Amino acid sequence: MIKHLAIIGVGLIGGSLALALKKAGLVEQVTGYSRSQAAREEALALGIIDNTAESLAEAVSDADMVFVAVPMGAMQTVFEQIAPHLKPQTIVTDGGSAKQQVIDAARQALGNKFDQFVPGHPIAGTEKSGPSAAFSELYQQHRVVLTPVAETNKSALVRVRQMWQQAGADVFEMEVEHHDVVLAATSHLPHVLAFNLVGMLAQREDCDEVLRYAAGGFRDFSRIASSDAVMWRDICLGNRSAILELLQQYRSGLDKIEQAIRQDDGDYLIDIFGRAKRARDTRFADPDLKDNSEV
Ligand SMILES: NC(=O)c1ccc[n+]([C@@H]2O[C@H](COP(=O)([O-])OP(=O)(O)OC[C@H]3O[C@@H](n4cnc5c(N)ncnc54)[C@H](O)[C@@H]3O)[C@@H](O)[C@H]2O)c1
Ligand SMILES: O=C(O)C(=O)C[C@]1(C(=O)O)C=C[C@@H](O)C=C1
Repeated sequence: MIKHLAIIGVGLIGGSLALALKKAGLVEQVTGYSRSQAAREEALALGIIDNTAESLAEAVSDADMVFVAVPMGAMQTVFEQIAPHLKPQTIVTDGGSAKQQVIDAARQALGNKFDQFVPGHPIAGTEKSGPSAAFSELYQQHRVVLTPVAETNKSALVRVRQMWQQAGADVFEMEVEHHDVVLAATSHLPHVLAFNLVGMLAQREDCDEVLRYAAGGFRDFSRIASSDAVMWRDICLGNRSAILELLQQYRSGLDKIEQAIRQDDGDYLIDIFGRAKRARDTRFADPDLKDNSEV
């Protein structure tokens, strides 16, 4: 049971955690703070939070647990501003999509309270954002990865693990660097590709005519290009080395496909496409992976 939870950034991720814990009856009071007053008021009106705070200091000063769910580029400022106002035992955790940058920011900003910080990442979401996008079932049967470091207080880690389990998630622990490499492959690179494709088509003069004939394939591939631009800018800049490495690999694969098409090399295409199909068909038949599909 959490007595007083503070959500900093009451959008999809922060709002959904608040709703899940409220629904399970596992939190007594939820205070919310977002930079925009409109978001704070909307979160209150939707019953996501019980009260709004007018400042970060006010939001955290009585909290037992603080969940920071703002775009990654805003995390350091938030940590700096909450640090002086945290009670000694207050646990701070986050939902940022890449972990090393957030950990570095927390280490610098939280100072001697850094041991009470538990880095986390719910591997669940949608392309929508803001309080109205939040829903209580978002984390049901989805993975949450915690990436504790040497300094992380063990009982804080246990409390954060329990909180996510109570929200319906399966909780795993991972090394920070491994997390950032893995998520660059399965989440960050696909978003970059979708943004690039949709952005490219949107620039065409005949864009409307082209999109008139788009069907399921395009819809599946492009859904995530509706995601928030600020959030994805911050992820790309915050996990730059892993993403750059993958972009290089991807570009080299694309070059080979281009060359095969140019040279009429159907065997190469069959080989590449067949291998990808077999991998996807077999891996997605794995119930473990199915559990992680979209709600
Ligand atoms: N959207 C996803 O699918 C997803 C999944 C997992 C993790 N995440 C991570 O969770 C975090 C939040 O993402 P989201 O999808 O909930 O975004 P969101 O846009 O729905 O919500 C973010 C909230 O933060 C507030 N905010 C922005 N800057 C702020 C600042 N400087 N100070 C205080 N509040 C500020 C906004 O007003 C908004 O209410 C990000 O770090 C993102 O990387 C997102
Ligand atoms: O399903 C989506 O729309 C998402 O973008 C969710 C998604 C992803 O799977 O890539 C996005 C960012 C995260 O940090 C975790 C999950």
